[in-house]
Amino acid sequence: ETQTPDSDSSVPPPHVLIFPFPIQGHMNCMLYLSEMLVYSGFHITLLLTDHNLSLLRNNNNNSHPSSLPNIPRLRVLSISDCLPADHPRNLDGWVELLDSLKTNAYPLYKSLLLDLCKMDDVGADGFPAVTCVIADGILPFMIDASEEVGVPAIAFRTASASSLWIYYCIPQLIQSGEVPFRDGEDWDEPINSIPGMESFLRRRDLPSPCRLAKNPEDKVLQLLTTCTAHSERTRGLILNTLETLESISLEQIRAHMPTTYAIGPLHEMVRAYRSQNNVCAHDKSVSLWHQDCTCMTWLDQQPHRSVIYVSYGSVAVMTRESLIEFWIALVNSGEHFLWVVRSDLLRGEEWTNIWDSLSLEVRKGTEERGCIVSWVPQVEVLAHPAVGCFLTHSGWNSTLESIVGGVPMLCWPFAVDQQINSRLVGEVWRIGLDMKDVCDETTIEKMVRAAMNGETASEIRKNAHDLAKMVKNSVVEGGSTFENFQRLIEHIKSLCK
Ligand SMILES: O=c1ccn([C@@H]2O[C@H](COP(=O)(O)OP(=O)(O)O[C@H]3OC[C@@H](O)[C@H](O)[C@H]3O)[C@@H](O)[C@H]2O)c(=O)[nH]1
Repeated sequence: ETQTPDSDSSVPPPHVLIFPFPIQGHMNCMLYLSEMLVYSGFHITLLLTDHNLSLLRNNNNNSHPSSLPNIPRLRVLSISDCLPADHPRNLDGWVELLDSLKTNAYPLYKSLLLDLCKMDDVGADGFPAVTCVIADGILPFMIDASEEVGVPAIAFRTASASSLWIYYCIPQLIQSGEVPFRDGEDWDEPINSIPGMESFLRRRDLPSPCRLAKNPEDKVLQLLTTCTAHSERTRGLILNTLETLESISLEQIRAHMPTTYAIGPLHEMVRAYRSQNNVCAHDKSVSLWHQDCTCMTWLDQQPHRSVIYVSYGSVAVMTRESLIEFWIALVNSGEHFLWVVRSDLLRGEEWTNIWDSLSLEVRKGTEERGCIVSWVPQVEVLAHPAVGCFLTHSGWNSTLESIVGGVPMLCWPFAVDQQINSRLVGEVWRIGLDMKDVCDETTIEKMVRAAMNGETASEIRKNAHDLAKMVKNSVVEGGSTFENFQRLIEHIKSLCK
């Protein structure tokens, strides 16, 4: 393992505490950041919740005896999120999770950080005192707590820069009367009050909190407005994106938050570092579900670019009716499909209950062409040559992972930033088709066919391939992401002096 010791050896390398909002999409990219900071000689404490730590321990995706990511100078600590074990830690329960962290877990965090930053000497586990915090930007109270105990704190927003810029402009959207929506308004109307997005942004492309708010005081709308404005007051802002992919939004954001570091796609920067430095890729996951790798054997048996991979991320929740529309459409498309159906995807029931209600044709088609599993190693799946398209909910990590894999997308966004992400894919980068707000099997079937075969499919596949090449060049020496990351390292060191 190679590392770059600091030129000024008198100053010990920083020890950064990293605190993601405790859901998969946020944990993954912040673990990748942790790993890259370790390779720059830092000590890292990754702070999870007791609930997620026990899930990690039970799903044994990592061969390391602790079942935790096996990365030197990285340790995992945890605090309680103060919610019952059966609380839905998905789109049905994330606001309560945030509230509980803000009220109940806050004092636990503050006293833990006080212990970790007040150490005089190196602890028994070889970890020195914490000298900096990188916390999820949707946890502004944890950033304030860090500064209150004297530890400089940087914000990390895990979603796209474009969604962040829209959240930052919510006061303008309200002032211009574009939000909240009024009944009967045309959702295809262009939005005019977001600088830089006038040419492609429609009402329906706004993040779901803007679409769903009934009044300007809406809780989630205000929550996102507040935490985004708060990021302006932090020691810096980290985004898992890259200059060329979201240049317009980054330019707008930097006018208000000049210390912004675009260091994505982090998973690709880690992959490039590991392959250049012969670092083993296994046992470094924080996957909350057991990854069913039998799907890789199934993919090996499928022809090139013949499979549509379907996943709705880690927190989406759907109705029985919507799931059945997708099921029938996938079978009627005649394509082979690898489908991730999480155990908690359906509200209040097991998806397996649906099987008996399906027609004989759909059941037969599923047995012949389908592979349904509860969770997969998604980055590996998207790199598999049998995968021809990704039917995705347009979560930001999935979008970046598909871009790096060069896999065109068919987008069906659910919530939060996903609506703007799918618009970027379909209208700006043209590496996929945007199927938002559609949920009938006939249209889904037609769009699956269009995304897999024919002229449109070739066009989006070519664009996806070209974009993948450009993105991969950004994470190695000379690339914008690589250079930004070096600047971030120096910034953190300057904060820890
Ligand atoms: O079977 C699977 C499915 C998904 N995954 C991983 O789970 C992660 C899902 O993250 P996404 O960002 O795509 O979506 P999530 O919905 O889970 O995330 C959430 O936080 C980030 C925001 O951008 C999303 O909009 C929000 O919903 C990805 O890194 C993906 O590789 C698996 O490892 N296996």
